[in-house]
Amino acid sequence: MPTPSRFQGTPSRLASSSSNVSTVSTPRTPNVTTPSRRTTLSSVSGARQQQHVSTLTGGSSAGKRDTCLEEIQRLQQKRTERRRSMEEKRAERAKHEKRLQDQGMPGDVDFQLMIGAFRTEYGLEPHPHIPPGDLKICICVRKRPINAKERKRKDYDAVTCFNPVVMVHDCRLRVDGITKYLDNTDFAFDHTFDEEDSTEALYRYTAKPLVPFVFRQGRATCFAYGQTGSGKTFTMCGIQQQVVVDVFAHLSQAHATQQAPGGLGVYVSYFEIYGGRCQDLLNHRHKLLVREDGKGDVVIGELSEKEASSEEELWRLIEEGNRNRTTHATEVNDVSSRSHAICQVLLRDQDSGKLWGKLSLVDLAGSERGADTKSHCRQRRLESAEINKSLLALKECIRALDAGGGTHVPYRASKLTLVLKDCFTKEKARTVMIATVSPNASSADHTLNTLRYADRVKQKKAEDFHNSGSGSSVGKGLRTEGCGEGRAVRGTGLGGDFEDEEREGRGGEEGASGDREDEFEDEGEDGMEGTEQSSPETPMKRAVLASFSSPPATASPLPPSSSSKLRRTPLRTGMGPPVRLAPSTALKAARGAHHGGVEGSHTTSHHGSSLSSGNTVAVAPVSATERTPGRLSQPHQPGDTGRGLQNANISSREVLPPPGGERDKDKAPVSRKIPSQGDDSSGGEASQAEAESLDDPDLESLYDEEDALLNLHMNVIQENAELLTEEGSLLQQIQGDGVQDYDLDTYTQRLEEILARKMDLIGDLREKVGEFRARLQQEENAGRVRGEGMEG
Ligand SMILES: Nc1ncnc2c1ncn2[C@@H]1O[C@H](COP(=O)(O)OP(=O)(O)OP(=O)(O)O)[C@@H](O)[C@H]1O
Repeated sequence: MPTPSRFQGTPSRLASSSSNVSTVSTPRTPNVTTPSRRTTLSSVSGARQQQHVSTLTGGSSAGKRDTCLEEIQRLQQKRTERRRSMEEKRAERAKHEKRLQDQGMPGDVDFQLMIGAFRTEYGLEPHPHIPPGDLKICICVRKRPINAKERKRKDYDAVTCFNPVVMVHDCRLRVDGITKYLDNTDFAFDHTFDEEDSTEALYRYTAKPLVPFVFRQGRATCFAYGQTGSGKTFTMCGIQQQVVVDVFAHLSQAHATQQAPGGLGVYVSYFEIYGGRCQDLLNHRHKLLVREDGKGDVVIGELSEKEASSEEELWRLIEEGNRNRTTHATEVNDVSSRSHAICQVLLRDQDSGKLWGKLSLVDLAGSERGADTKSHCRQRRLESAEINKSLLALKECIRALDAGGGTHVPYRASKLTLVLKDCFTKEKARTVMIATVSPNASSADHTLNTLRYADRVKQKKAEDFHNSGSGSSVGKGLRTEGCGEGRAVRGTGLGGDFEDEEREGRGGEEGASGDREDEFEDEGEDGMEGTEQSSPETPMKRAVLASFSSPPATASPLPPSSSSKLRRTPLRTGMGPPVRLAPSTALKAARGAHHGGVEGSHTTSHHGSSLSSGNTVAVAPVSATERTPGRLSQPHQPGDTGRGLQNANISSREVLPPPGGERDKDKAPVSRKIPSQGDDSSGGEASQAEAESLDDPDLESLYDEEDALLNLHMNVIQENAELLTEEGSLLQQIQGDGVQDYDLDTYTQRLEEILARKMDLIGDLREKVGEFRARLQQEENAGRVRGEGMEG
């Protein structure tokens, strides 16, 4: 496949750049801006000159004296020029500062100028998106616009997206506390979307092909992953709206072509995993049990499914689920979704009820680091720990899958990984991963973590490409060598992590990256204009570079990973114009990766799906409301409720009839066996006896203890109340109106018994409370450790 013209020339242009140092003026440079220091330096210099002149006058010839005087004059002139230049640059800087402020970008002017210069220098223009092919796994990144809150706290945009590359400019200060530099890291994915790209565009190039795929009996999953407040819910809501329209557009086609014998029906289920618990968002947050049957299929017991007969109805149901999600205000998002929400649009054969196709839209809970949760209450912190735990489990699963070769995949480590199992295992499955990132500089660590995370999946995709056998020999070679690159990338990631640790004072000792930091520091000190820190040339990198220098292969390969440290460039905040920086290997690779990725990663996997068992769900009567045709509402804004479609016709059934059975919408609620979601051909039952509980033992026991404590407390209150009533009547027997004769012995004896019982009750309760608090602390500590793991 010929290389698209837009990529031609780019590598060579970028490759021609060699220097990697950009310098930007700052008044903070000590020997320039600190008056006292400047004075000191100036006076010392003057004294030396005088001493030198007097020596010369004392005993040298007139010719020598003239030469020396000339030399002195030359030095003075140079100094004057330097000062003038400095003044000019300072004025220039002030001008830029004002301009940025006028543009509503009040953040650090030096860093913003460096980033701006970098973008201009390389003409980092996004390339047009290539229409999606049959990618089995598509990974894209979406950068959201910077918001008013971030601008207010003087944060600024430090992420550059130029499809298919995303670059994080980590703005750093060196150990001297003055020298500013950009630590640029770039990643290449199938697509990257910046703040100007609409959700519609994102959908068109990523999730849209999933709809026809599920109509071809596929299992498709689209999930949004990213830091809290990075735009997952915003993006997922937009996708949901598009999916709703497309599903019904395809449904009419499907009916026309009679794909399914009995015609297809659209159903929706929506549940969330919150705090380790699974809750049905379309059935009053009913607690659900996630199980795995004997065949390894995931069964979500009692999950309700509702039928939607129109776009409006489907959207209304999805909106209902969105509204029922658990949200809380966090440090970075006022309406942070604290749950993993899994919205499933299912196609079922209307006659048999068998599952035909399934599209899962997964909005993952935002990840937060320990530092971000410090001001939360204990429950919020535990919640965050739980989220991190499940995301960590997901990461481990992806890593294990990436490693391949029969590596154990720890699906059972969390409910989330279990529910997402299909994304990576089913043969006739496709996955779209949207990594959302915040643009602001202060989130650079999070952003890097998100991108590294997504990068793991990308490596998996390259493997898929190879396995599909659709690639050229170059592609296969790349895939094999990609393992090497994968390791290199991991090394880079670790480097980043070590740096993070170092910065946060957690690392203490310097690892391998620490050594690199030293090299880098030395370079910066010596020349201020360092040379490019080229990462070790891996076989993968060689192959990618070779692919640029050689004529395009029939199918251009996708580099398994294009993540790289672009450069570790000390950008001395001295004076002087930015110097051209050399492009990273990833940057170059991305040019080819983009076209190659899409072309080369086409898969031809259309295999049959395995059968699975059924599960039992509750059946509810149909509720019908008024029907009003109408458009879908505007993109969801957190906090919005009931927008659009308010009068939509709803005729929903919560469950399907038994396989082969006649559906009867008017029947009263009953419990029925229906095919599980993994079942696409038979209505076999899940063997409950074989079903294995997949609950996290630690977490489940914590919840059990919580339940036990609450029950105990309730019992204590009740018994106390009874004792109190008895005490009252006891007292009444002694000093009640008209009481003349009473038994003091009986009274004191019973009172003692009552008090002893109360003490027992309170003692037990206090003991349990103490134990539970210790347990909470334990879990919180473990959560913190896991949170740190997430950062890795
Ligand atoms: N592409 C975008 N364009 C405009 N605004 C956006 C975009 N992405 C996100 N936002 C806004 O940013 C804010 C945070 O977005 P959102 O709630 O979707 O984040 P999130 O990643 O789902 O957070 P959490 O994980 O905490 O739920 C919202 O106000 C949303 O409207």
